[in-house]
Amino acid sequence: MTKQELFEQIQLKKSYLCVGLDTDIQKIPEHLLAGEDPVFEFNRQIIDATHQYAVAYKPNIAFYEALGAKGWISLQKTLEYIPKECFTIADAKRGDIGNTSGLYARAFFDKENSGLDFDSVTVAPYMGEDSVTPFLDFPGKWVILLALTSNTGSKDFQQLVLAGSDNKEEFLFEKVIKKSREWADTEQLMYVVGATKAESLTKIRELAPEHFLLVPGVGAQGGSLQEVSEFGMNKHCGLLVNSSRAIIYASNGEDFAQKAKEEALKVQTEMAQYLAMYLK
Ligand SMILES: O=C(O)c1cc(=O)[nH]c(=O)n1[C@@H]1O[C@H](COP(=O)(O)O)[C@@H](O)[C@H]1O
Repeated sequence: MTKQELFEQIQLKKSYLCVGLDTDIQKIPEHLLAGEDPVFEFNRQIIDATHQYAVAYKPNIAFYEALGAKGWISLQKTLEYIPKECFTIADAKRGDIGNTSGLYARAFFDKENSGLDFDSVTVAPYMGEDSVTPFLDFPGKWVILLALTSNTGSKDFQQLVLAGSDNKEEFLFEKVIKKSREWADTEQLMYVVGATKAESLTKIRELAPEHFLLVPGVGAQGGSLQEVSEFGMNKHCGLLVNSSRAIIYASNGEDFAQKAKEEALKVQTEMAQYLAMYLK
């Protein structure tokens, strides 16, 4: 999916919501557990209930890998079920020496061999350029590079202060953005910025004015959708805001899909207001 196509979906649905499919077998409503594939059945009902209000879905791969071979089957069925107009993110946080990254890229992008055809994958920048570029060899596919993450541990490395090339101090995450901008254009590269770090968005927009940002951390982690939208939105919206637990586990009863729908609608309604206010 191109940047323009993604923006068109955002305008059409008045939403930049990404629903996180962090589907934990231990949290799935009990009445689904007797079925043949409870993880897929849960996702199917969540997707049916929320796709009017969401422009993207992000299965977090850990939740599927943890179930072994049957988890990968649930993942594949889920990916195939997501409506084609929705942007799909394999949240796998991969990255390794070049040839290994190439195999990770094939795992998520090369449908003929792996069965999976995601639009994008999250990648950790720690190993540098040659660990990231193999994902960019797939035309039309996106890398979503971790920049400033939502967790407290982001201070351990990402917020270390470096002496910048022009003798100005900069955070490591700023260096990551500056350097990686050279590897791909805004049609193939997005950055992860945690919603809990909204105060850094103005600075990040100076470094990456045109890029889309994947922003997890609203809902269960308490980030402010209003602040993210005010400081992060650009003229193509430029934001995909993820919420996982607050939507998919809004109820753990038989009404789970209905409750997920209500939560997604709430977020979308707020987003429609912010699009009217902050789209520049
Ligand atoms: O890359 C991510 O998606 C991610 C980056 C980050 O900085 N923080 C973060 O929470 N995430 C992911 O976003 C999702 C957040 O889930 P909730 O807190 O339940 O909305 C999880 O799948 C996390 O792995």
